[in-house]
Amino acid sequence: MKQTTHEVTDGQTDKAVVVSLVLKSERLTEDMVQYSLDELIRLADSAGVQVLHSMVQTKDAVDSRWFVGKGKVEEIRAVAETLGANTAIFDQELSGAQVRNLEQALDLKIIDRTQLILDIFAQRAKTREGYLQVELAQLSYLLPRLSGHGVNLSRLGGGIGTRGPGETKLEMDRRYIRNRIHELRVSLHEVKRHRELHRVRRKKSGVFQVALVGYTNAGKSTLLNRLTQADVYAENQLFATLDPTSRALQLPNGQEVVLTDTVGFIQNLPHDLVAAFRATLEEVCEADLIVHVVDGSSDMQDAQMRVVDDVLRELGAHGKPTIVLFNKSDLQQDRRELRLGGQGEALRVSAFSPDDMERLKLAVQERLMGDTRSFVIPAGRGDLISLVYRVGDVLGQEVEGEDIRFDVRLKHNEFDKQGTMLQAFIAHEAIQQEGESY
Ligand SMILES: Nc1nc2c(ncn2[C@@H]2O[C@H](COP(=O)(O)OP(=O)(O)OP(=O)(O)O)[C@@H](O)[C@H]2O)c(=O)[nH]1
Ligand SMILES: [Mg+2]
Repeated sequence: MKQTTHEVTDGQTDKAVVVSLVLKSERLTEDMVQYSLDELIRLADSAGVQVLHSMVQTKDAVDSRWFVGKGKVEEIRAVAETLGANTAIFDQELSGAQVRNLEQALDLKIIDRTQLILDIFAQRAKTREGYLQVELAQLSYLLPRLSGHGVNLSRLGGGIGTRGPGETKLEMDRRYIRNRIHELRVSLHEVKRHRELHRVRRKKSGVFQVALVGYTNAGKSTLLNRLTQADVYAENQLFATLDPTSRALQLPNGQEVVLTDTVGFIQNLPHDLVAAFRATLEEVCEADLIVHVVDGSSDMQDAQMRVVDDVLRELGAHGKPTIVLFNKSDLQQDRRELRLGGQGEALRVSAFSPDDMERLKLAVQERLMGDTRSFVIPAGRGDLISLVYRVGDVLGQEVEGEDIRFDVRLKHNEFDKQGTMLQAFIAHEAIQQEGESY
């Protein structure tokens, strides 16, 4: 059992002991265990909880009653008492029964990783959609944990659950929660429909959508602020941003695109939570370009990138045009070669460097608009030539015998509709010509 006591400062905040259970079967390296624990401490800090002490226990199996096993519970109690902690935070999800047993045995507020994240989200929510999503996630978390006695709705506020509501009260709570979940889903559906209308309108306007996605604390909001002079909350906290924010970004060629900042991702994000935030993240699926922001100074960047890729895949946004942005280059000591999985290009930047921000804008511009193509069209085909002007900006044209060659920078939205038609025409002509020459 590994123990670390953390520096203590005085204050009115909750004081916690954090506990992580490592199962031998998981075959986690010491680094991975430490990383997860460090992340939990940062989450606690972001939630305004002060961590006094952390403990890691390795075991063969989870104790169904006590999670960590009765002997360890005694140790936690002793440590908490000595240091004056009022909360115990567990790095893994606990069952309702485990929470109740631990609460009774320790006389501490018992919180698990999911609840901690939910708590941060609840503190950060600012929009109606944000509130709805957080409440839905909280209730979805709570419902399967309501059983027997010991837990009631007052737990939602994070307070210690009052003990022993009778079965009738429990049934009422359950029914209330189910109804409320239903209401929330309906409301969110409405919000989503609204968003879709908005999106369709934006699509029609032909403005490119660029989404900043990435692991929490990678620097997404800082980038949005630096690129667009926005004033979004960017802090050295996990989940500083909850609600997506969009701003106009002017590219070097003068064209404006919409840049959206999104909620950060984290490992072991509970499924219910991802589901609750699906509406928000659907913006990402609609983007013309994804900028995947990576904290390039983190030792865990590979694991963090995998988490982001997994969530994107789950959302159906994987495989979209992507720029991978290794941020915080000012902090990076080793200049490793950029390793890239899958599609996309990579860029190493510091959000604090104006030069780097210009490079980034250029990269975005090139990625969105740099798609130029040549079309060779018979001079007599006015219908096709007018199509050429519809699918993009004609950068140049040259007469080649009876044909004209057009170099066109494609407008993506238009190209979907008209360009395929144009290509089909040209392919058709080419086949015919080939046929004639035989
Ligand atoms: N040194 C350095 N710090 C950076 C850079 N970019 C961002 N940061 C810092 O990293 C921390 C997190 O930045 P945010 O912009 O809040 O990160 P985020 O990705 O929006 O995080 P969430 O909203 O929590 O998902 C802040 O303390 C920033 O000042 C950078 O290029 N270099
Ligand atoms: Mg942010």
